[in-house]
Amino acid sequence: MALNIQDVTKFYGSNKVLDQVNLTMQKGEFIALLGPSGSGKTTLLRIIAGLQFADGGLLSFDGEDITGTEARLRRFGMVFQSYALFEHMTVAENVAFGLKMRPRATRPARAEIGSRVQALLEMGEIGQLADRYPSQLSGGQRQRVALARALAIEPRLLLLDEPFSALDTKVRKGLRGALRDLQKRVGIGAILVTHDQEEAFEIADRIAIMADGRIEQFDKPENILKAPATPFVAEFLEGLGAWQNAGAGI
Ligand SMILES: Nc1ncnc2c1ncn2[C@@H]1O[C@H](COP(=O)(O)OP(=O)(O)OP(=O)(O)O)[C@@H](O)[C@H]1O
Repeated sequence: MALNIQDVTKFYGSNKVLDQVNLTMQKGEFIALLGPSGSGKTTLLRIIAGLQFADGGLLSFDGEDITGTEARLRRFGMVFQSYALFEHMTVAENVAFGLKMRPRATRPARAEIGSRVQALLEMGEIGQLADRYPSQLSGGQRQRVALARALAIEPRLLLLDEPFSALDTKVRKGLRGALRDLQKRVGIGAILVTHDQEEAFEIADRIAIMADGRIEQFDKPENILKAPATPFVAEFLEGLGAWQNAGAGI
């Protein structure tokens, strides 16, 4: 088991935004956190990232307790909706950044960094953009760079918070496939926050459907569709039928 979340609870003031959340993730799995606005998806992802800390509960990764571990020591890669690339650095320099910042003892040699960056850019189908600056890229290309940059440090887990939501539908669909391919090829686990049902059902091995700080159901997409665990899940997924009937499939 890669990640184990046990009874995680989080308050903002007197507002309980996560209520004893439990979730376990296998190695290499792709999990989506899906739910309406305010259901606690981002808060849960930030706690997994170590950018925020839970008020109760435990987190472990590969058997190691990481509940109190600070973000940079977790070695998780992150991609956000408005992922700020360094505007004064080229694409290749952006992707190399995390490796160059490593302490000398663990920093790969310059040539090794160069070949690793190029390989990641090729994998993300942006090899030809290596020398461009972020201002010369489309939104979709920027997110591909952000993804390559997150993967460059060889993260133990990839965390994505609505990475495609600012992009138009066509670009978003293309990127979904690219993300899924890249994640499986690199072989690391990923957790994606989204409020887009279609996105979650297309991309994830398992989906955690959240409402009011709780996980209502955590299962494979087909099982959720076959047997919604609660009235909330059934109602929440009503809109998905039309999409499936339109032949999108899962
Ligand atoms: N820094 C904060 N201070 C106080 N309340 C917060 C803070 N961040 C989030 N909240 C509240 O916590 C709850 C969960 O928010 P969160 O951002 O995790 O939800 P979400 O499911 O990711 O929503 P969205 O899809 O809109 O991003 C919401 O009620 C939100 O208003």
